[in-house]
Amino acid sequence: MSPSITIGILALQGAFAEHQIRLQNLRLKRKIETVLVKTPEDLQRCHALIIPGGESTTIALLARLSGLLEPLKEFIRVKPVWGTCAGAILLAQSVTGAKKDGQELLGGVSIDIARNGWGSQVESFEAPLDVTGLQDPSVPFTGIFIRAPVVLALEPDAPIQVIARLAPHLLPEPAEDENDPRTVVALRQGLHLLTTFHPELTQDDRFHDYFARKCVFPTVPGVVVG
Ligand SMILES: NC(=O)CC[C@H](N)C(=O)O
Repeated sequence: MSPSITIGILALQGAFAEHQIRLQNLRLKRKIETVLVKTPEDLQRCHALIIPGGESTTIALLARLSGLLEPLKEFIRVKPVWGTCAGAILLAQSVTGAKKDGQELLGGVSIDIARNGWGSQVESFEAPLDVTGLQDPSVPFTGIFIRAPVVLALEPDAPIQVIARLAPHLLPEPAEDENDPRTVVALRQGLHLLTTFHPELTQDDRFHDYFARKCVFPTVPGVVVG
């Protein structure tokens, strides 16, 4: 049997425990171990990483204080990483509207994003999403959006695959064009996955299954893909 795969969850602040539960629920042909990452030594054990939702400024500050900022940037250059909500902000290459020196980013995904882009009157909402590549694609995935970021632009030449969009009329300022970047709520770029909502809060493991099978398994030799 091929050796197990270790998926880390950055556990400095936010919804890391829920991601761990979802990963532990997966039934795949390859054994997955999970690590709550708090130090550079924890990170070194991982084949892949999830950066959870929470408060992106706090996570970045705690990463700096834990000596994780540079190791995380290096990890993202070579290994699969999935950012959810605050984690998606940290994976973005730029944040519009951030105070100068107010937001440290890890980068890795070629998008511009806005924090809390739904406005304070829309703190959170749920929406059914059709997601390309999930198991049972005819069953919508319930996206839970909590003070979620909004994608403002995708770098034109970047190898980005949009895998889920919101209906244009659900945007705070409705879009006329269904390709408006603000409708993008889940995407892949190379090894990386980014979701502006919280799949770990839905009792549905399909996004974690997607990350493991499509982003992580192909990078670790000896894997039996289920
Ligand atoms: N649910 C979340 O992760 C919210 C993200 C938060 N608004 C931020 O800017 O970091």
